[in-house]
Amino acid sequence: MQEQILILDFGSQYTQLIARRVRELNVYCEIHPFSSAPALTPDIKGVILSGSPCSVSQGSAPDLDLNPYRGKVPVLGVCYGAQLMVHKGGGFVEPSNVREYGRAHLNMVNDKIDLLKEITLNSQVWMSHGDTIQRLPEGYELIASTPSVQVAAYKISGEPTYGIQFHPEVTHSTEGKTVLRNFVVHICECSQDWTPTTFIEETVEGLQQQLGNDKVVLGLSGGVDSSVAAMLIHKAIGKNLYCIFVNNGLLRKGEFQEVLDQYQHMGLNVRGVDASERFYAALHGLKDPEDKRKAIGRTFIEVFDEEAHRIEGVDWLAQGTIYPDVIESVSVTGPSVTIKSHHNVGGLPDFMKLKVVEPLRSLFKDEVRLVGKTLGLDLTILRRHPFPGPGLGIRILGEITPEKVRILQEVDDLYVRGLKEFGLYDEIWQAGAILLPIQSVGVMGDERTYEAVVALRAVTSVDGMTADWYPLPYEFMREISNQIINRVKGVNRVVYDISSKPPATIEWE
Ligand SMILES: Nc1ncnc2c1ncn2[C@@H]1O[C@H](COP(=O)(O)OP(=O)(O)OP(=O)(O)O)[C@@H](O)[C@H]1O
Ligand SMILES: O=c1[nH]c(=O)c2[nH+]cn([C@@H]3O[C@H](COP(=O)(O)O)[C@@H](O)[C@H]3O)c2[nH]1
Ligand SMILES: NC(=O)CC[C@H](N)C(=O)O
Ligand SMILES: [Mg+2]
Repeated sequence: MQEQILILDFGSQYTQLIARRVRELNVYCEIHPFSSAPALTPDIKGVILSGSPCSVSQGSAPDLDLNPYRGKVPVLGVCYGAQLMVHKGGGFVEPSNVREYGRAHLNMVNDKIDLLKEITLNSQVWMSHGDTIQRLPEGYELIASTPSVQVAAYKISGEPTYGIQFHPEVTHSTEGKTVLRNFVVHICECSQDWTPTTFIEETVEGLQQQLGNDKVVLGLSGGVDSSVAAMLIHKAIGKNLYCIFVNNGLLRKGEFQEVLDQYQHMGLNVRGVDASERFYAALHGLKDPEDKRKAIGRTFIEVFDEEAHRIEGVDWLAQGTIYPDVIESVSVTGPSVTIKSHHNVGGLPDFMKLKVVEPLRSLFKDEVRLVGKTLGLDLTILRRHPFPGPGLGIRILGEITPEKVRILQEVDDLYVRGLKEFGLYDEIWQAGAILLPIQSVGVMGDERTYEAVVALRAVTSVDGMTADWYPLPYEFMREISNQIINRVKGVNRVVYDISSKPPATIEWE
C-alpha cells in the first residue's frame, strides 16, 4: 500500500507547489478537485486544503463537507482552507483593509504546538490574502500571529486539525518546508519512503502484471518523458516494447541519427522512420501557425499509425503523459482561451483502438528527470532543452521549405554548440533560433547582399508558463553573430529577442 497525502484543490495557483513540496519530503501525494474529493481510505494519512481565489463570504464559494476527514486523519488548511474551517465552525472571516500580499514576519509563535515545532520568532512567511480571520470559533486555539493579522495560524483543540493563513509551499516562506515536514512526517506519520528507486521497482512490477506478454508500441521524441517511459517499460517487458522515432524533417541538425543511435545504444527496440518529405508536402503553401501545427500533427498521426500497424498483434500504446497533464485544476474563471494549440503531437488517435499505458502519470517533470537519472538515462537527453513537437516548423515564420529548414538547422546548430562551449547551456531553460520572413540589406566583401534575418531566443523558466529572456554575455553574442553570418549562406543579420512571457510567448508562432 502506497501511503499518501490527499491535497484538495480549491483553485489556488499554488496547489501544484504544495504537492511538489510534499513529494520533496519523499512522501507521495495526489491533488483532487474539492468537487470530486475522494472518500477516506487507509492509504490516506492526512489531508491538505489548498488556497483559492474565492472568498468564503461569497454565496457561491467552494464548500466541502469535512466530516469524513476531520478527526479521522490530520487536516491542514492553507489560506482559503484555513478560512473555510473557521467560517464553517461559526467564526468570522471578512474582507479587510489590512490585506496582506507578500512577506510578513511572525511576531508570535507557539512552537510547543507540533505543527510549529522549530519555527522561530520573526520567521518570514509569504501572505496572499484579502480576507482575514477576525474571530476564531470556540475550541480553536491561536498559535501564531503577524503584526497585521492576529490569526496567522490556529489549531483545533482535541483533534489534529490546523489552519495557517500564510503559504508554507512558496520558498519565500523561509521555514515553510519545516511546517510541511512537521505536518506530513510528525503529525501524519508518513514514512518518507517514496524515492525514485522505490518508484521504479513498484512501477516495473506493476507494468509486468499489467502487460504480461502483450506487445506495446511507443513514440520516442528525443525528449525526457517518452525516453524515461520507454526505459521503464523496457525494463518491465524487454523486446515486447516497440519504439518508433519519426523524423518530421523539422528536427535539429543531425538530431535524427544521433538520437536514434543513442536509443539503440540503450538497448531499445527502436525503428527510425524518415518521413521528412511527407511533412514538407503537407506543409506546402501553409503560412498560418495554427494551420502548420495542425498539418504537422495530422501527418504525425498518419505516419505513426501506419508504422504501428506494421507491428503484428500490438495491444498497447504507451505515452509519456506526466502529472501536470493529468491534474484537473479547478477552473474558477471559466475555460481559458487557446493561445496556441500545443501538444497536438501528443493526442494520439482513438481510432488506433489500442489500450493506453502511461507509467509517468503521477510524476512531475523534475521527478521524471530523477527517475531517468536513476535509470542511467544519458545526460544529453536528461539535460536537453524542451523542444516543441512541431520543431523548427514553428521557428520558420511563414511558409516552410526544405531550404529554409537547412538554413535554420545550420544557425541553430552553431548557436546551441556555442552555448555549450561557453558553459551557458545549462543556465538556460530553452534556447533556439528563429528564421524571420524578411530580408535585409548587407555588405559582404564590397558586395551588396539581400538576405535573411535570424533572431536568437534564450529564456529562463520553471515550467514554460512564464519566462524571462536570458542576459547573454556580449562576448558570446559578438562571437556567435560573427559565426552565423560568416558560415551560414543566406543570412546576413542576427538580432536578439528581449521579450518576456507574458506578454510575448517563448516561440514566435
Ligand atoms: N518525432 C517523434 N517520433 C515519435 N514519437 C514522437 C515524436 N515526437 C513526439 N512523439 C510522441 O508524442 C508525444 C508528445 O510529444 P511532445 O513533444 O508534445 O511531448 P513532451 O511533453 O515534450 O514529451 P517528450 O519529453 O517525450 O518529448 C511524445 O511523448 C512521444 O511519445
Ligand atoms: O509540443 C509542443 N507543441 C507545440 O505546438 C508547441 N508550441 C510551443 N511549445 C513549447 O511550449 C513551451 C511554451 O511555449 P510558448 O510560450 O511559445 O507557448 C515552450 O517550451 C515551447 O517550445 C510547444 N510544444
Ligand atoms: N490565497 C488564498 O487562499 C486567498 C483566499 C481568499 N481569496 C483571500 O483573499 O483571503
Ligand atoms: Mg517533446
